[in-house]
Amino acid sequence: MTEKQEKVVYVKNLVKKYDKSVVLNELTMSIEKGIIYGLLGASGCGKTTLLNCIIGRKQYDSGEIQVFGKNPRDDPDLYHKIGFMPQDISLVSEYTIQESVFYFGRLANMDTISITNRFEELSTLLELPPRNCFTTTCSGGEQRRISFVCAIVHSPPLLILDEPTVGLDSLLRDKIWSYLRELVEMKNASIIITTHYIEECSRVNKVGLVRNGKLLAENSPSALMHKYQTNTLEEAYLMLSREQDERTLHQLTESDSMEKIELSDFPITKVENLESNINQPVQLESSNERTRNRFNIRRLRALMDKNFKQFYRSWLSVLLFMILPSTQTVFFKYGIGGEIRDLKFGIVNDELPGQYCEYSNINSTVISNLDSLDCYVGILSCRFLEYLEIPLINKVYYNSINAAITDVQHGEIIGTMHIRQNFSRYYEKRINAEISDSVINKSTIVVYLDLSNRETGGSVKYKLIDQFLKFQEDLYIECGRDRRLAKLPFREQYLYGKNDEPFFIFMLPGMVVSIAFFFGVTMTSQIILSEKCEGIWERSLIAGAKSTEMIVSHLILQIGLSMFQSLAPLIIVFYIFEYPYAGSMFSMALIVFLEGICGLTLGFCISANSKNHIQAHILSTSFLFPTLITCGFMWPFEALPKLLQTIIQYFPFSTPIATFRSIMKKGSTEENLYEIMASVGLIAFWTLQFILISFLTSRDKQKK
Ligand SMILES: Nc1ncnc2c1ncn2[C@@H]1O[C@H](COP(=O)(O)OP(=O)(O)OP(=O)(O)O)[C@@H](O)[C@H]1O
Repeated sequence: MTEKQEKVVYVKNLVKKYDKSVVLNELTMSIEKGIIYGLLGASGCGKTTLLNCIIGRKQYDSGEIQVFGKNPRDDPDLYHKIGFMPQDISLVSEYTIQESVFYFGRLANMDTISITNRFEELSTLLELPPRNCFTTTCSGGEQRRISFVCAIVHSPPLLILDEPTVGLDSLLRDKIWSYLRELVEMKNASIIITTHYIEECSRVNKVGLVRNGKLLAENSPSALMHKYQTNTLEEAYLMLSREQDERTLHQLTESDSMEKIELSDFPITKVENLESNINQPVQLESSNERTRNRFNIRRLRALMDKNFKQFYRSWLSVLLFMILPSTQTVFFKYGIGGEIRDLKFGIVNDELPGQYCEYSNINSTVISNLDSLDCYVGILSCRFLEYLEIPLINKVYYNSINAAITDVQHGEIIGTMHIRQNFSRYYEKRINAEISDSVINKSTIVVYLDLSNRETGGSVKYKLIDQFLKFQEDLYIECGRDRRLAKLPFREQYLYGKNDEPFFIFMLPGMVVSIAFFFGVTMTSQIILSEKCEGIWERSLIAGAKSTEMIVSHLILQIGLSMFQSLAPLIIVFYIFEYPYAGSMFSMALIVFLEGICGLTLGFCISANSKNHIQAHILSTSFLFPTLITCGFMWPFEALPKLLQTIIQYFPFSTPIATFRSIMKKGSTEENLYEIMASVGLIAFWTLQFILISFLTSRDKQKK
C-alpha cells in the first residue's frame, strides 16, 4: 500500500488560482485516520478554498487530491462519507430546527427512526433550542450549533468543519471539542477543522499552519512548540511566518523550507484498507454504491418538502406567485383599452353662444321642401352639439376661439372646435349643392386638438368624425335626401372580430402569454438564486443531493405553480369577465401553459448564470423587454421592419401570441391547427435550448 492510500485525505502540490491570483501554492498535506487536523492561518490565506477542493466542489489548477484513496471529483459516493459544515450558516430559513436536521438526514439517505434518535442525542448534547423554533429566530451561536448537528447527523467517518466554534461561548466550545475528541477516540473518525482560535489547536492531533497559500508546517502542536522553543502555538506560527518571509527573500525552494512532519506525538491507527475501515454512517439505507448514485426517491421527497415549505411559508412568494398573475389580469382589464371619459373639450359657437342652444328646438331645425327638393335649416350648430352629448366629451363653452386655443396650449382642455357665424346658412347651401369656396369654408367646423397624447387626442378626433357622420346622416334623412350620400363610400363586413372591440382584446393574447412566461422566469430564477446565495444549494449537493434531483424537485413544484399561474388569467378573462372566444380553450390553455414552462426553464438558465439577484434581474430584463416590445403584444407585429419580423417570429412569444389570437377570434380551423403545432414546436425548441444552456453553464461554473 502506497503512502497516499494510507491517508484519509492526501493533498499534494495543490495549486489553485482565482483568475491570476494564486490562492493555494504547491500545498501538500495529509490527514491520517482517527485524528483531528487543525488548519490554522490568517483570514484569506486559502483555508476555505482548500476545504472546497478537498470535498470536490472547486476545481484546482494542478496537483493531486485523494480522499479515502480516490479523487473526490471522481467519487460520487464521497458525500456520504463526509460531514461538511460550511463557514456560512447555510440553513433553510423556512425550516424549524427539527426539519433542518431531518432534511440533511434524509439527503444522507437515513430513515426516520435513525434521524429521530440522532436528533434527540445531539440536541441534548449541544443544548439546541426547542425543536419547533424556526432557524431564523435562533441566535447566531444557536444557528451554528444547528448547522453542526446537520453536518454530523449521519455520523460520517470524515468531518470537515469550517470554523464551527465561531460565536460560541467557551462552555459550548469546550462541549463541541470534547464531542469531537470522543468521535475520534471512540469511533475512529477523522476531522479537519479550521479555526481562528489558536488556543483551540492545542486539542488537535496535528496542526497545519497555512500562510500565503503554502503549508508552513504540519505537525503535532507540542512538536511544533518544542521545535521552535516557544510556549504557545501562536509564537511558533509567528516564527514560521518570519522564516517564510526570509526564505522568500532568499528564494529558497519549498523542499528546503517545509517543516518536517513527525507523527510520533499522537496515536494514529495504522490503516491497511481504508475503504473497509470507514465508519459506516448511522443506518445508511444501502451501502451499495450504485444505489446511492441513482436517482433517490427519499432524497427527492426531502428536496420537494423543502421547496414546498420554502414556498408556502413565505407570504411574499405566495403573494408574488399566486396572487399577482390574477391581479395583474384584472389591472390589465381595467387599465388598458377601457373607455376614455370626461375629456374637457372647448366649444366656440359663433352662430349662437352654446349656453343659448338649450332654448333652441333641434326638432324644428329642418324644413324640407319635398317638391323642390330644397332643404331649409334653422340653427344646425345646436343640433350638432347635441350629438356631442357623449361620455368621452365634457363640453366647455368659450366666447372666443383665441381663449379656447390658449387653454388647449395650457393643457386645460384636450381641444376645441370653432363653429363660425352663419354655419347653418352655409351648410344649407352645401346640402342644396350651391357650392363655392366661401360655402365650403364657412360650412366647415375647424377643430384644434392636442395630439401630444395620441390616444386621448386620437380618440376625440375619431369620435368627432363619427358623431358628425351620424348628424349628417340624420340631416339627410330629414331633408329627404338619400342617407347613403351622407356616409363614406365604404361598406365593411367583419368576418372575424368586432368594430367596437376594446383595445384590451387586442392585447389579451400577449398579456396572458407574457404573464405566464414572465412569472415562470421570475419565480424560478428568484427561488433558485435565493437558495444559491444562502448556500443551501451547495450544501445540499455536498450533503448528497444530486443536481438532477434538485432540478427535478424544483421542476415538479414549479410546473404545478406554473399551471395555476397560466390558467388563472384565462379563467378570469373568459369565465369571470366573460369575454367571448371562438376556438378551443384547451388549445389556448396549452399554449399559455407551455409558455410558462418555457419561462421556467429560462429562469433556470438565468439562475445558472447569475451570481446574485441583481445580475438575474438585469439578465431577465434584457431578455424580456426587447422580446415583449417586438412580439406583437402591444403593437401589430407587422409594423416591424421585414428583417426583424423574419427573425423575431422564431422568438418564443410572437408566433404563440398570434396563434392564441387566431384561436380566440377565428375558432378552430384547419389553418390554426397548423399554427398550434408550429407554436408548440417553437416553445418546445426554446425550452430545450434553455435546459441545455442551463446544464452546460451550471456544470461549467459549479466547481470554479
Ligand atoms: N470565488 C472567488 N473568486 C475570487 N477570489 C476568491 C474566491 N473565493 C475566495 N477568493 C479569494 O481567495 C482568498 C482565499 O479565500 P478563502 O475563503 O479560502 O480564505 P480563508 O482562509 O478561508 O479566509 P477566512 O478565514 O476569512 O474564511 C481570499 O483572498 C479570497 O478573497
